[in-house]
This record gives sequence, structure tokens and C-alpha cells, in this order.
Amino acid sequence: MSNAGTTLNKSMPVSSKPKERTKAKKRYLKAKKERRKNRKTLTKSDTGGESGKRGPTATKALGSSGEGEDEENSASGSDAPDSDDATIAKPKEYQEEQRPRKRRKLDEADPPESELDVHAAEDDLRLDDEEVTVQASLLRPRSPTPVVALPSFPLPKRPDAPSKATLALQGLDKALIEAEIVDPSGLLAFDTTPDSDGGTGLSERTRRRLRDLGISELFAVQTAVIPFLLPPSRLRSLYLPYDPPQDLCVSAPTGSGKTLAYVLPITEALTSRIVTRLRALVVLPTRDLVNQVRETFEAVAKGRGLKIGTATGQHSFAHEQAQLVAERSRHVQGGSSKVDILISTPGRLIDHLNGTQNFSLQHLRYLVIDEADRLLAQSFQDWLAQVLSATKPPQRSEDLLETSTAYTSLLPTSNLSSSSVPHPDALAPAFLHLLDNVLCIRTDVDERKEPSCQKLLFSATLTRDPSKIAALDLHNPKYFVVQSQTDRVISKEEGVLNLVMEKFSMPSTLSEHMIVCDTSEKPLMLFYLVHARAVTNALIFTKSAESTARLVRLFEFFESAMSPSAEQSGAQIVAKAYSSDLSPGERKMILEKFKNQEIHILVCSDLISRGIDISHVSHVVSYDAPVDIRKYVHRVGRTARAGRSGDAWTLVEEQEARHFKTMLKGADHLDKVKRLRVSEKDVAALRPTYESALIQLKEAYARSTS
Ligand SMILES: Nc1ncnc2c1ncn2[C@@H]1O[C@H](COP(=O)(O)OP(=O)(O)OP(=O)(O)O)[C@@H](O)[C@H]1O
Repeated sequence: MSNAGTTLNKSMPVSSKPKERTKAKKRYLKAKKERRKNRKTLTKSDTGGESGKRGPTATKALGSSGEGEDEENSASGSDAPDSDDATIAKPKEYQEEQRPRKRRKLDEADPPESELDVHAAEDDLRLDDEEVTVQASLLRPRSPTPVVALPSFPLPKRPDAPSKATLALQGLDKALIEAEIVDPSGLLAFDTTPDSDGGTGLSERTRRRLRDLGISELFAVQTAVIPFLLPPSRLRSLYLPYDPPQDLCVSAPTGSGKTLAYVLPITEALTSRIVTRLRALVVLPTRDLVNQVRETFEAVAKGRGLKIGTATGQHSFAHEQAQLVAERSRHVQGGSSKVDILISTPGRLIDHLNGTQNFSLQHLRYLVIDEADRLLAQSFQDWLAQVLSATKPPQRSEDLLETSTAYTSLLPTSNLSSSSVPHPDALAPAFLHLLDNVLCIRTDVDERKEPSCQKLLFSATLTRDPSKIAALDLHNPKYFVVQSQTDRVISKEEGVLNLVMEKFSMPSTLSEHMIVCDTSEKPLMLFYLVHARAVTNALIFTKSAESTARLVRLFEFFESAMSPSAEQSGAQIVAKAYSSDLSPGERKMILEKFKNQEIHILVCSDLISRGIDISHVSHVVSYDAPVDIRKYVHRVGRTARAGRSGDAWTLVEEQEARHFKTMLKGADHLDKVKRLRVSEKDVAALRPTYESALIQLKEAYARSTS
């Protein structure tokens, strides 16, 4: 408004005779009023008062003064328009179009009614602008109530974007998200006093036994798992038909003590058993591991009277049957077992399930799947589904008759002899309803009895593959993830993500190196490591049994040429092959010799890359680089076990370097593997011997093929 006033002031200088002009204005206004009155009277008489029928054309014909009146009405508010003028109201856009430019400019500044009139007579009259402005502000309608600012709606608050970790955790199994992250440095020392178990959950007897074995503290994974598996003694019960136990998944680095984490609680829990039944089954991928775990069980359970058996195919099937089952002449519904604990490979286990009378898993309290990711990837005879179904009673029918036939129909026909005798005490609680000759009358309050089998999964590279995990049908599983926190304390989310993203934890005492070299130089690099870097007490991994045998022969030629006198004096470095080409007996003997340090270097395929625990292994060499991170983790994990230090070396061919580095990078591990550059100067002294050993090897192969 003030702007408009200023504009007027400049463009219309005030006249020298204001008084006479004011009178003239009054006269003009009066005349104008008269004219308007007359015109209205005329219009009414013309239209007979039907102003509503007037169109825009008629309105236009009224001339400029009429138009001004329209604006006057609109300015006075649309709520109570003068009835006549309202009828000729035109759309705003239309009015805008008709107005002269100058008028429009003033309108924009919201002129008062009186001002409009003044402009209508602008050619004749010059008004004092300020006077007009004051009048205008006085004429503007005012609200009877004080104007209060309306409360504004609060602006919608944008929620904080979820963190990357939260997004990555979406869709994961709830049990996995709620995993417990365990710090590997958390050791728990214990003593052998009878009054307190020191938080271990172990009996005085077990603690004393551990002391005898040279163990005085529990490792981190054991401090987490043992109390979980051994609740307070009053709650310990072998069968929990109405409250089946929570299953368990454990991911912990290699050499962190996972075996004792299940051997100790199983031994402790089964010590109180009265009748021998097959109550613990440990499944492992190889015979060597079965033998190793058996030794651990025997060491811990010494003097407890627990019977421990193995099934690996190392002995004849009939021999194993005789070792495992007591009653084989007639069918016993509850099964018959000579062992409390069975350690087996999956293949042989299936053989016994299908072919050994009275071999039953219905009493199973613990089902341990060690190296779980490897075993779950193994679909041999659908072993897992068969084992799981053997732990459960056959589908229960509401009709007793049906259930008993349902069960018998599942049994091999050879089992259904007329001498089949039910032994009520031999049946597991969840199987009791299957008794042929016991009439049970069900009521509505009967609760379903569940099998009490608790599944325990262990690995350093636990899978989170949902399809594999789903096949296990886990019951309310509890996850423990042991992860190195050397740099900083990691959050629970991070811990779970590391597991999901396969960023596996390695022993903190492990040093890792890689040598990138030409393929033809790999044997020379190995000899360099043995002679210049004192790499003995070592496991050397190759990609196949064939390359294992060839490398051992080359090594022998090289050593003989390198120090012929050492051979006679017995100071030579001894390398032997360990592969699937050897018989089980030979393998056992070689492994024993290596453990006794009569063999200094064991060249092997991935047959023993998992689980094997040989305490004095101080070096691991991947002669052929591993193709995936799991293989790498398990290979290098044969050293730096149980808190000891160790070195891992990987010989990477130039064309493999990119893949190897990408693999390590994907596991967030590239910076941990130091590159060792071996120059020609470093190997110069070894080269002539190496070349002569190569010639000898060629000749030896030529002889054997001719
Ligand atoms: N509390 C302990 N105190 C001392 N030594 C222990 C303890 N627990 C386990 N060990 C030893 O640590 C070594 C490694 O244990 P174990 O073989 O159970 O490791 P692991 O976690 O199963 O490794 P992998 O994943 O390679 O199979 C074994 O020699 C075992 O005897």
C-alpha cells in the first residue's frame, strides 16, 4: 500500500489549489451518484429485475463505471454481496483481462473502495494520496476478535535412516540376530574344591579329571557352552518330553576348544544314567576326526563307566554291529545298545540305521554335528533327514490302533518277527504310545510328548544358509559366536553380520603370509621356506592326492641332493604323503609318526584340513592356494591352536593372485596376510639342487611309465 502511495505521489504532483479541487471532487461524486442511480433504475425497468439472466456481454455493455462497481462489491467481501451486483459477478480472470494495465497495478496493492472512485475521476481530480491511504485503512473491515495465530501442524519428522548393519540384519532368523557374541580372550580358571564349581557348572570329579589332563582353565567357547548345556543339577534330566531342550549353534575359531565344549557336558550329564542306551551321537565328516573325538571322550570320561563306540567303516560291518547292539536275535521296540555315546561318520551311521536290528536313535538326548557346515553340505543318502526322523516317533494318529500299525509299518520287515516282545521300560517317553499291547486312553488334557533330542552344531565356519539350517528343524536355537575383538570391542550386530558375511574369525596367535610366484617356481619356494625360514613340523596342503605324491618325491630327491651326509646321519628332513590313496592303517601309522615328530613334514590333500588337532604343528603351507575362504580358514587353523603361535604360508601363482586377494578382501582379511617377496638372490643357493632334483623326478616318472 505504501508503495502504491509512493507511486501516486511521484506521478501526480499535488495541485496548487487543493480546496477548489476538493469541492469539484464532491460535485463530481454527487453527479456520479446521480448517474448511477438513474442507470440502476433504468436497468431494473429494462430487465424486469431478472438480473440473474445477464451474461458477460451485458455486463461489458455497462461501461467502465459499472465495472468499477463490481470491484467495489468484491472488495466489500463475498460473504454479503449486494444482490444486484452479485448477479453480474464475472470470473476473476475475466475481470483481470478487461482492466487497463495501470488499474491492475494498483489493484495488486489491494486498493480500498474510495480509492477506486478516485481513480475513476483521475483525469479531472488530483487527490492527496496520503489522505486516501489513511481513509482506506479506516474503511477496511476488522475482525471483532483479536487475531490469534493459528496453531500450525507439527512438521512430519523424518525418522533416522536405519544403519547399514540394521538393514543387513533384516530377514535374518531371529535366533541368529539374538546370537551371543563371546570374546575369545575370556578364560575361566577353576580349582578342584568340592564346594564351588567356580561358575563352570562342572562337578568336582570332572574338574579333577581336567586337572589331571593338564587343563586348569576353560576357554571362552567352553565358558559359554558348558553352563548352557548343564543347567543347575535339579533341572538336569535326561528326558524332557514336555519341555524339549533348546538347540545350539556354535561358531568359534579353529583350535578354540569346541570339542571339549560338548564332550564335557555330555559326559557330565550321562554319568548319572543307570541303563546303557544310545543317548549321545556325534557325527563327524572323516574317520580321523572320529578317532580323535573318541580319544577326547575316553580321556574325559575315564572311570565313569560310560561306553563309547565308533562307526566309521574301519572295521567290518558285522564287527561294528556286535560292538553297538546287545540284542540282535529278536526285535526290541525300545532298541538295544551297548554304547552310551556313538561317534560316527554319516555314511556308516545310515548303514546301521537301515541294516542293524535294534539300532535305535529314540533315546538320543544329544545329537552333535561337528564341522556342521561341511556335513550339511553333504547330501549322502539324505543322511540328515534319515537321522532326524529316527529320533522322532512316527506320526501319531489319534487312533491307537492306527498308531501301532503306523509304527510297525515303518520297521523293516525282518524286524517284525513273531517273537517281537514289547519292553515298556525300553521305550523312550515320546515313543511309549506305540506299545502294541498297552491300551492308553487319551484325554483332552494329555500333552504331546516330544523327543528330548538336543541338536548341537559346531564349526569354525558355521553356515547360515537358511535352506541347510531349515533342514535341521532346530528347536528355539541359541547361537554363540566367538569372535576376535583384538582391535576393538565389536557390537552384537557386527558379530552377527561377520558370521552372515562369512568374515570368519581367526586365531589371534596366527601369522599369515603369501608368496606370489611363477607356477614353475613353486617347489623352489617351498624349499626356500623349509631351508631359509625353518618351516618344519609343517602340514603342506596340495590340491590332489596325485600332486601330493609327486611333491613328496621331488622333496626326497631335493633333500638327498642337498645334504647327502644328513641322510646317513638321520638328520635329514623327512616328508611323507598323507592322502586318500593310502589304506586306513597306513594313514593311522603316518599320523602317529608325525605326532611323534618322526616325520617333519606331512604333505596332504584337504583330507585333514578340518578338525585335526596336532599340537606341535607350527607351520601350514598351502602349496596350492585354496579356492574358497572356508578351506583357507580350516587349513591355516591347523596351527596356532589353543593359544599357541603359528605361521601360515600360501604360495600363490601369478594368475591366481587376483582371485586369492579378492577372496581375502571379501572376508575382510587381506590386510592380515603379509606378502613375502623372495628374490633370485634368496634362492640362488638352492636353485642348482632344485634343478637336479627336477631331472631326477622326470627320470623316475619316465621309468615308471615305460
Ligand atoms: N580349556 C583348555 N585348556 C587347554 N587346552 C585346551 C582347552 N580346551 C581345549 N584345549 C585344547 O585345544 C586344542 C584345540 O581344541 P579343539 O580340537 O577342540 O579345537 P576346535 O575348536 O574343535 O578346532 P577346529 O575348529 O579346528 O576343529 C586341543 O588340543 C585341546 O586339547
